[in-house]
This record gives sequence, C-alpha cells and structure tokens, in this order.
Amino acid sequence: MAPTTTAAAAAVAEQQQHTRKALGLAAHDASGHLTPIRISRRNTGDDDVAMKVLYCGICHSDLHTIKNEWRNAVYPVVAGHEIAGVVTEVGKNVERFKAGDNVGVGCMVNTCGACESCRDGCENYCSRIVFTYNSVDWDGTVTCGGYSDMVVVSERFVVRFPAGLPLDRGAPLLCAGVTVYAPMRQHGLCGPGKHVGVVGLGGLGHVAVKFAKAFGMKVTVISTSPGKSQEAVERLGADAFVVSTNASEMKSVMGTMHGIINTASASTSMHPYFALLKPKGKMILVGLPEKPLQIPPFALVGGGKTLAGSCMGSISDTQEMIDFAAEHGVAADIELIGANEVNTAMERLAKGDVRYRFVVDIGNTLKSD
Ligand SMILES: NC(=O)C1=CN([C@@H]2O[C@H](COP(=O)(O)OP(=O)(O)OC[C@H]3O[C@@H](n4cnc5c(N)ncnc54)[C@H](OP(=O)(O)O)[C@@H]3O)[C@@H](O)[C@H]2O)C=CC1
Ligand SMILES: O=C/C=C/c1ccc(O)c(O)c1
Ligand SMILES: [Zn+2]
Ligand SMILES: [Zn+2]
Repeated sequence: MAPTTTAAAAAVAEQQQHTRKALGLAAHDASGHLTPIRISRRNTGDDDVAMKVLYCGICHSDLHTIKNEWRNAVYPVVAGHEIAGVVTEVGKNVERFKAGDNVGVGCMVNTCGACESCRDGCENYCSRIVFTYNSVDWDGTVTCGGYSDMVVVSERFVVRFPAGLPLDRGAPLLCAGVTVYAPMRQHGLCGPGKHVGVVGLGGLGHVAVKFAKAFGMKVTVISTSPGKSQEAVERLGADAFVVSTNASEMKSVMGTMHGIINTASASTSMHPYFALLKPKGKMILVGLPEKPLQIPPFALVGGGKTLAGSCMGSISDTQEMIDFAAEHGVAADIELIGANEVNTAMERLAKGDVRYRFVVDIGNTLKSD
C-alpha cells in the first residue's frame, strides 16, 4: 500500500534498511503468550554495534508489557531489556568496542542528546527516549528487545561487561541492577551507618539487598512471602526480614529506616511502609503496579517524609553499577531457562515464583526449526 504522507514515506524507506533477518519471541495479544517470530534488524550503521544475544533476563516490566497492563503494548511485542552478549560487528565510527567484546544493552536505545536531561547526563529522562522494545524509534520502526538472537544498537547505549562478571548472572543488572543502584546513589542510601528497607524480594529487590550490603548498609527486607525469610538472610545477606502483613514484625522496625526502595510489582497500599521511615526518611518508588497508588496524606506529611520515583538509570550509571558489581562480587541469583520455557516462566513470574530472576539462554536455545 502506498504511504500517505511524506513522513510515512520516509519511515517506510527507513524500514527498508532493516534488511537483516533475526529470530525473536513475540507476544501477539494481551494473553502474553510468546511464540517464535521472524523480525528485521537494521544494517550496522556507522555508529552501531551489532551483537549476538547470549542471555536475556525476564523483567517484570516485560510481563506488564506483554499482558498490556500498562495499556501501551504495540503488538507483536518482542520484549527483553537485560541483554548480554558478544559484539559481532561494529560501524566505522565505533571506537569503544570491537568484534568479540562482551557487552550489554539495557532499557533504552535512543535519546536526543540535546534536551536538558540529556545535557545533564540523565538521558534516562530524555523527552524523546526510545525504549529497547515496544517503542517507536526515530525511523518509524517499533523497537524489538532481547528475546531475539541478535540486536543492532547505537554504541552510546552499549556497556562493557567487566572481566569476571558472568554474562548470565550479569544480564539482570542491566535493568534490575541499575534501577536500584542509581536511586541509592542519588539519594545517599549508599554508605555505612544507613538503614535501608527493600520492599518486594523479586528481581529488583534481591539485587537491591546485595548492593545495599556492598555499600556497607544495614538492610531489612519487607516482604509478603514468609517463605523467603531464611534465604533473604542466609543467602542474600539481609540483616532482617519482616512480613508486611505481620503487625508485630512491622512494629519492630517502625521509624528505623533512612530510606526504602519499593520494588513491589502489585502493591498499591503505601501506608504501612511510610511508618517504617525515620523522620525525613525517603521512600523511593521503582515498582510500577498497574493500578494507582493509595497514599494517606498524613503518612507522608507527618515526619516530613519524601516520596520519590526513579526510572532505570543513565548509561554512565549503568557502566558504573556494572563495574561496581564486578568489583564487589554482586550478580543476580538466576534460574537459567531455555527459549521453549518462557511461557511457563512468565506464569511463574506472575505468581512470584522465581528465585530471583529468570534468564533465557538465548544463545544455546533460540533456534529456527
Ligand atoms: N522504575 C523502573 O525503572 C523499573 C521498574 N520496574 C518495575 O518494578 C517492579 C518489580 O520488578 P521485578 O523485580 O522485575 O518483579 P518481580 O516479580 O521479580 O518482583 C516483584 C516483587 O514484588 C512483591 N509483590 C508482588 N505482588 C505484591 C503485592 N500485591 N504486594 C506487595 N508486594 C508484592 C513480591 O515480593 P515479595 O514476595 O517479597 O513480597 C515480588 O517478588 C515491576 O512493577 C516492574 O515493572 C522494573 C524495572 C525498572
Ligand atoms: O515512564 C517510563 C517507564 C519506563 C520503564 C519502566 C520500567 C522498565 O523496566 C523500563 O525499562 C522502562
Ligand atoms: Zn526492566
Ligand atoms: Zn534528550
């Protein structure tokens, strides 16, 4: 069909540069069921890095998106923004990477470079940000993520994997890791003498515990799952664990925390958590439940508490975080799965049944028949 506007014509022309064939896993409707799909990737541009995907973590954002819980899905959706792999080709202007390098790509693949956020080095808040998947890129194509055998990404959005950090256990750091590390650093929750709470012991929450301990802080997990208590303390290194529905356990830590990183994927009731903060304490919200939050005003106003949101991190935050992780032995606890197991993994993630991040072994298992 002929394009109807100049912009549409340009978009189609640009799309025709996407001649490289790739294999992906796509959701086609709000059932979220994933099936193999043939997709196109652009040719490696002068500033681009082409990468063979080896591992991709499954973030709860992928699940929110494929089930259209945020009402923004553009089907078919090829999700995945915790992408670890190896460089296969670089464009002629690329100086920082070469074929064979171990690299990662997180949540964004394009930003304007000119807005106030970009100029401040906070391109994760760019007004024209293009996310790694389910986002319209500037050439008019819809981005496809790392549930795919290869990606082509501008060098600016590629980070280097430090030696010693395994690609499979490191992949989740590219979203989960930086999403908790960046606000801890930004809000000063990153040093000895501080007590931080982590709401929700899932993919984000368990790496928040590990970073908090690496920063030398006291950390308390606030969870809905009593069954996670022992491993939170013994395996992940938390100092304490309280069940959010247990009034006496919650009372025992009331008014003790300098800050809370709230990673809950579904809880909208914030009231019980504010009571755990010291006066002037900070609640950093990173979880993105489908439904609006409920916040009684007195929970926030009394004690002069702050509620802040935080989204991902910048590219420099991501490189800093991953270098820090390698130096301090921080990596995700993962369940490595094959491409044929993603639908079961999504069902289990929806029920909170994962320890603590599914990672798809794309390199060994995503193959065409
Ligand atoms: N701001 C950002 O930039 C980013 C935001 N996100 C968002 O963060 C959230 C967490 O992601 P992720 O860690 O991958 O998800 P997970 O599913 O791995 O973990 C979420 C955890 O939330 C807790 N939880 C679930 N339901 C409830 C409930 N009804 N009440 C209280 N707690 C609940 C559970 O922990 P427990 O069993 O301990 O209670 C669960 O393990 C998602 O909404 C995701 O979209 C993700 C990445 C980046
Ligand atoms: O407002 C934008 C939110 C973006 C976002 C949220 C969660 C996540 O995992 C992302 O990669 C992006
Ligand atoms: Zn994510
Ligand atoms: Zn910008």
